[in-house]
Amino acid sequence: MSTAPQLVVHRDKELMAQAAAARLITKIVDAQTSRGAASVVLTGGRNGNGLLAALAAAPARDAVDWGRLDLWWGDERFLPEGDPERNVTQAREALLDAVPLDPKRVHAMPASDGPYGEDVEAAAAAYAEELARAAHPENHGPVPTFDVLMLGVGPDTHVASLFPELPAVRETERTVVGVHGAPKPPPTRITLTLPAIRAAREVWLLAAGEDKARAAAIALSGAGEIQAPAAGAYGRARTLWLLDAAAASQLPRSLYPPASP
Ligand SMILES: O=C(O)[C@H](O)[C@@H](O)[C@H](O)[C@H](O)COP(=O)(O)O
Repeated sequence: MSTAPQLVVHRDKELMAQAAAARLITKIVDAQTSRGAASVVLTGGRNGNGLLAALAAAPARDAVDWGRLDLWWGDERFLPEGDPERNVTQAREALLDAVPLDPKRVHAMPASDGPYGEDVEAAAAAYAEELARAAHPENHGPVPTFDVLMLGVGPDTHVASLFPELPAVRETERTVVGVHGAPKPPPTRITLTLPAIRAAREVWLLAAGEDKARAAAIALSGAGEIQAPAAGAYGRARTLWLLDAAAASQLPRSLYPPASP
């Protein structure tokens, strides 16, 4: 059952990143208070890394008990360990190296020079197994119930490494798959699938900048998930679009949240 998307529109991408970071701090603290730990899925890209940088600078940053936070990734560029283009490398630079995380709870996706070599399918299967090991009976499925799963939205409406019309967005069984021929470089990637994304309590889609306006309008106006993967990204309890005014500029007025200017 999909949850209808809620929209919050902020003045600009800097404010969107800061507000989203504050929202994430509160969500993590609430989860840690009520369940003893929190589980968050990170996204790559400018908006995702902008949120992490804003979180690193947030006054309330250390309200989070960093040692009781599990971090996963929605996708990863299949490159050698330490490559500056890997999402985990950029996340470390933006935030992770500045906070006292438990390394055992930072679940990076395999690199192309790791134990599976260049076999991206084997690497994807290994990450699916890691997710399954972290799942518990109450999670009702092969992945943990993520408190928040964040997704940057591409100009073509892709999320994670689920690109329009490519095989990965059509996957209905596996939770993690390899991607070949991605239109956004690098071409080889690992990605969560829509069934894995939909296991999250909350899915937050980040869209800031004029280049996201068409994608947001398409995804929020009833497009199908194969043609517009962002349209198929929703959480069990909440689906939240966090936009700036530029990315919201092509939305039908009926979708524009009343509180926004
Ligand atoms: O590996 C990646 O590139 C990201 O995971 C990808 O899904 C990203 O979130 C979108 O392409 C938006 O990227 P921007 O925020 O840079 O536009």
